[in-house]
Amino acid sequence: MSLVLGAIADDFTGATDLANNLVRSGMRTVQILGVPTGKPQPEDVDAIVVALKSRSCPVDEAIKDSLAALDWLSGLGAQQIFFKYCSTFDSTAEGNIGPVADALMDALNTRQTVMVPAFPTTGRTVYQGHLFVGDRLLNDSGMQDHPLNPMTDADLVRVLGSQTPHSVALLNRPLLVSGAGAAREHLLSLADNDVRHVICDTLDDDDLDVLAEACVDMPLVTGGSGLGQALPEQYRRRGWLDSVDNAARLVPASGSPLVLSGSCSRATLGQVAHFLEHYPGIALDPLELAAGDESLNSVLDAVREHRRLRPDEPILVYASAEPDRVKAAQEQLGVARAGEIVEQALATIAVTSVKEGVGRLLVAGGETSGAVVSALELDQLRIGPQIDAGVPWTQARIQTPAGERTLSLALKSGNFGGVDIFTRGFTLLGEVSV
Ligand SMILES: Nc1ncnc2c1ncn2[C@@H]1O[C@H](COP(=O)(O)OP(=O)(O)OP(=O)(O)O)[C@@H](O)[C@H]1O
Ligand SMILES: O=C(O)[C@@H](O)C(=O)CO
Repeated sequence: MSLVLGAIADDFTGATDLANNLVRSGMRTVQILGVPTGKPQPEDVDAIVVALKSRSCPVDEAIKDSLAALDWLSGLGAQQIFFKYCSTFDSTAEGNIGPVADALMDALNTRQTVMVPAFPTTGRTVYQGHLFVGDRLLNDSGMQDHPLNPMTDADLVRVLGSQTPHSVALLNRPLLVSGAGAAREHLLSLADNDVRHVICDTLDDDDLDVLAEACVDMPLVTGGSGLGQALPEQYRRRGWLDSVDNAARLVPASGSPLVLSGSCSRATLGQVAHFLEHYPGIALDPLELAAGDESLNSVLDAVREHRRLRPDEPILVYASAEPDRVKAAQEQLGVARAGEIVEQALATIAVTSVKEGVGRLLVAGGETSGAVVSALELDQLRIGPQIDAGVPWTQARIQTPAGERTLSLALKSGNFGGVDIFTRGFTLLGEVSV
């Protein structure tokens, strides 16, 4: 069968999250890392997720990269395109969600798309257009302190309205409970009134199923990975997709375990604290890193020493810090430079450590993962078994001076994962049968 779904994700962990849900719903899925022009076409896949780093970059760059990805996916015959952004609608006043969605719609010559950020399994729901994380509104969930894109408004119709010149409206829960037919009719009547973007309420998985049925024929859908969990069933009903037994495939790598964290989310801070109760960790200080190479070199030495003494025991290197410490670093270095310095340091530690024998790597944070994966020059990831909702182990091929080998890699979104994910992830990998 030809490619069913082509997805464009605005960050690396988000791409993995979507790929994970597609695999769990029976689609053989590959994640392509970066703008795909010139990259080899994966074989035997139902879905391809292109992971971009377009969430926090300038709008023009986000549009250019997204259109290049669209071009490539359309060339492979993708029947539907999915623009994946964060389940917490991470974006700045300029975008990039609105502008990228508009550019993709223009290129696909379509007049309407849905916006379905919700991922109920992880507590992200939308009611009357307002995004909740668990029982808190988005702007009271910790996301208001995000280092790069603080989210200070939970009203998504208003948030998106400031990112696009086109009309934005709501498909609300009372309509969803009337079923896919009613939802589709509402979408059509909105389209007739030139409403381009429709924010969709979603409280649970049943709502996702209704939405998937209502939008399966749209050339473009947008949202979080929740919608990705529901769409494959619709593709099967249309006869676009065969049933496969086990879409997750992975050969676990050997080599030492390492955790790198650049995420400062509440969930990650809890996971860092939990890890440090069991295993050693090294904290990165952006100000020391900015002062010269000495601090990075001493971290690399400490990681080497740990691996020499306890090659099978994980160690954590983290810049993750409470909001006041992040703010202090940002005031001295600037927001973008503080972020870049940390990302570059973690990327260098990843490259050096993998070259020297790390084979199992868990990275926390979307931007951080983007920096690490780019520095490792990885092309594609095969999606394997899930550790926690939204976080699968993946398998990559890497080139080292000693030849090609396998790397087991997990990319964890800032807010995802149980408190023990940094330790349990490696236990689970040890149990995967080849
Ligand atoms: N101590 C720190 N001071 C300043 N900036 C930091 C610090 N620690 C991390 N950062 C930066 O904060 C940003 C965190 O973004 P990242 O996307 O990696 O995590 P996240 O937003 O929690 O994850 P996700 O996007 O998956 O939700 C990165 O650019 C990182 O370099
Ligand atoms: O949707 C989510 O929450 C994640 O996949 C993500 O995009 C975090 O960066």
